Amino acid sequence: MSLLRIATRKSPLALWQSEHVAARLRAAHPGLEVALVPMSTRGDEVLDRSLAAIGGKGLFLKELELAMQRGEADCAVHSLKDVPMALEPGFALPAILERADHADAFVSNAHAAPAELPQGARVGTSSLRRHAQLRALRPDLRVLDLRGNVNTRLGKLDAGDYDAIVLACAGLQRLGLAARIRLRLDAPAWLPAPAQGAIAVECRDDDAGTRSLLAALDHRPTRLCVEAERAMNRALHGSCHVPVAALARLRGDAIALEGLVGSAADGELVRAAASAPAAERERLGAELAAALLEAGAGRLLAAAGAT
Ligand SMILES: NCc1[nH]cc(CCC(=O)O)c1CC(=O)O
Repeated sequence: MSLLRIATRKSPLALWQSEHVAARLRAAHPGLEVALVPMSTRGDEVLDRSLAAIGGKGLFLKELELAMQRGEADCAVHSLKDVPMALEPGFALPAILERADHADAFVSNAHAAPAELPQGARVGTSSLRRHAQLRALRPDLRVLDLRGNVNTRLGKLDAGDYDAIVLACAGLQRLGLAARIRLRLDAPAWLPAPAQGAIAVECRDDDAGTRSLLAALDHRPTRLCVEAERAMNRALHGSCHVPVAALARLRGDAIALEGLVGSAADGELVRAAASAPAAERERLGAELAAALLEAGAGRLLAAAGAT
């Protein structure tokens, strides 16, 4: 009997996602033993500081990648939206699992929707993308920084620090907190982060055995969509620090891709949409990025410090 070790962060969401992948692997490969290797990452240790200031979300991956390089783990589970557009050389993502809910969630104890918030209400998020879309909907809102894992964020809402917060539906649903969702913020009015709701499993490029075990979990329709979204983001020099949103949907053999770039400063949004055969998803993503730049996104990205 062989053993597969999954390096994982220790947040409740990361542990849920790693347990989920472990269960899927055991089901796909009877007789395979799967164990979690929980680790602290620098990204977790500095959650109270600006991630942009200390090197970005890649920090969440780094320690897990080092563990794989040292031979202490075989693979690592990530929320794909937190995975940098350019993967570290020597690593691969052989499994992208079927996407869960891609939408954002409006969560509030007193208010059912953004439109029902009082003038000047305090809304918590630390995402520039959510900030820009909130300001576009309601320029009067006061958007305040909100960090920490999902339970910490809900705790701050419940403590009265905010009138409402916005976070991912998928994270809430995975933690059994779907009842907290007052409204799904969804396309076409509201777009998620590229690859939001999709879980990816990373391993060493040269580890053929692990790659083939992981490949059994790959969901082709999800992969086609998130690759289009990430191609758009990559062409915009996207990272998590720029207000970029994208959503691709498969319609038969074609992908319909919607994208936007926003300004957290004034809520200006630039939008574009296009379709292409799924086989041309990389080109579709690049072309949508070009269309967004053509429509004025470059100025918004430069203002957000992306270039
Ligand atoms: N930014 C952190 C993060 N990374 C992935 C998720 C949710 C799960 C997912 O999108 O797959 C979250 C929480 C959130 O944005 O509210």
